[in-house]
Amino acid sequence: MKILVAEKVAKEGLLILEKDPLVELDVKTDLSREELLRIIDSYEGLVIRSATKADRELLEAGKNLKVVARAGVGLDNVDLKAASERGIIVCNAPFGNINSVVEHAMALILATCRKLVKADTSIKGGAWNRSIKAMELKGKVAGVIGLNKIGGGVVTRLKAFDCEVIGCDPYISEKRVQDLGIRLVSLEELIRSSDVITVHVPLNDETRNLIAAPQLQQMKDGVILVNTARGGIINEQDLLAALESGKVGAACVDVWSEEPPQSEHLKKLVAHERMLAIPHLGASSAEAQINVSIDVARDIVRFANEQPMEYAANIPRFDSSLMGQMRPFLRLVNIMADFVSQLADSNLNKVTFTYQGSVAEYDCSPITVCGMAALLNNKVEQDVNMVNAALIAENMGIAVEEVKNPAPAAFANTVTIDIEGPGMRRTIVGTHFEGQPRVVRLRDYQVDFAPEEHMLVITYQDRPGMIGKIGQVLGEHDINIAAMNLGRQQKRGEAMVILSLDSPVPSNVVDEIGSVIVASFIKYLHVLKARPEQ
Ligand SMILES: NC(=O)c1ccc[n+]([C@@H]2O[C@H](COP(=O)([O-])OP(=O)(O)OC[C@H]3O[C@@H](n4cnc5c(N)ncnc54)[C@H](O)[C@@H]3O)[C@@H](O)[C@H]2O)c1
Ligand SMILES: O=C(O)[C@H](O)COP(=O)(O)O
Repeated sequence: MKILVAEKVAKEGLLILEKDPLVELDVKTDLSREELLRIIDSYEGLVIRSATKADRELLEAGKNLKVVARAGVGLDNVDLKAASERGIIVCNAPFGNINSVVEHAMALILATCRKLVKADTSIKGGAWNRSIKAMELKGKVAGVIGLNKIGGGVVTRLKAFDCEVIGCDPYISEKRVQDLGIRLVSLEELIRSSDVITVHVPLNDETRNLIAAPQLQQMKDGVILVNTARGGIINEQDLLAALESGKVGAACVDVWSEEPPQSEHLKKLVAHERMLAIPHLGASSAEAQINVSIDVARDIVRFANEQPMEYAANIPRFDSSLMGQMRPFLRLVNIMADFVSQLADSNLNKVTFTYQGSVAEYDCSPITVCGMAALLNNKVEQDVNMVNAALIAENMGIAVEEVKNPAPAAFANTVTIDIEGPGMRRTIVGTHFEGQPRVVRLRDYQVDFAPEEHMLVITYQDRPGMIGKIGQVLGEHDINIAAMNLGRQQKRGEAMVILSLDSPVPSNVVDEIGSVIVASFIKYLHVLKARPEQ
């Protein structure tokens, strides 16, 4: 797998990639956009930080791209929708640089309160200015917007400075707020009451311009504003006006809507005397860079080795503590979907995944998506995987339903796939037996077989001698039967035989068997997913 590292990441991660025999690594960190667009189609993996725009244009140019890894938190420079449509997995390193940004935010809050940069510039300019007045945090109100990873860390540190910390986050749990031990307030109240405001939300349509002229107007006179989240959450033009009017006492910005800042108003904002301007350095600690580089490298190695990834952002995935327990169901549903989709010749209208038993107590959506990917792979030209399966099903107008019933049944856990099309319905039920996938019902027949790569499914009118005839035709063509399962509902009624074979069955042999036993249905299935795992 060819991987292009297009931005500077720590060598610790590169070493992990270099060591993996399946990975071929190219580190080219000085490419222009045009050069990147020109060469990207020869890579299956791309590693970036925040400077590279992995937008639709780049993802479309990357015809062979399978994974984009962002060595950091923010995914706002990656077009997730475009990636998902193309089946490209996007992963990031959501934890590795958190502590670095928390400490950075604290450093910037304190430096701004203490006017440290002004003091430093002044003494370096030859002055001895002891009239520079700082503001203490003690006894002040500090407002934190966004209370998860970075915001939560900042809250904990701020509390040590004896200020009243208030927070605003419409999506955080009560438990989290209790654990943080702060008062949760509305954005309006936070804006009106805080002496210092620090922003820790993602940039999206809801948070763009979260703080603009109307909010700035509501703030206390002389308020201190710090943004280490993303440029654009605080409207930069309005911030400049509020600094110029004196409404905002001081501001510190680490992240910009344009990086590096080029436009006139941004240059003015950077240059403002009460602005502490930083060139996006929140994650730039040695420790954070090692962490994120290792995190994305390990995920790429997992991907290359067909292991579930830890930090894929556009694949539904299990809680990591459940991975061991749930992984066998991924294999089971993969095999079942591969099997049953080959029994359906018409278009699909609806697919229902039913989970029975203790498996239904957990989030089964990754199993459903995995099953849909296996089903659709037998139906469409495009390569379908867990990233694009839901989108492709939606585009094809296939309704996907998930039903969960934790009540125990005959088997500890079963997965049922029902597929419906015009005048067609197929049902398969599977379970695990001693860790091995087994099919226990097909249509309305109780069966019991372990799916194999080469299989024949035949229905015919039950009468003596039929099995012998099937065996004879296969024998004449040197096709060995590995296992046989027979199902019927009544003597001399319709019977179903499922054969596992050691080799493929050519279509002329299928036709010959069909005519010898006057089969009402016969189909050879090549169940690729049932190949033994390497
Ligand atoms: N400066 C840097 O170098 C640097 C490094 C890493 C992350 N970041 C940025 O820091 C920010 C926070 O990162 P994180 O990892 O803590 O994110 P996170 O996803 O862990 O937390 C974000 C929090 O914001 C909350 N939120 C969302 N919309 C909100 C709204 N309208 N009002 C209030 N709260 C809202 C969410 O509920 C969540 O709790 C992101 O913008 C990220 O890109 C910057
Ligand atoms: O989202 C992040 O992780 C930070 O903004 C860091 O970005 P960087 O990797 O470009 O420093």
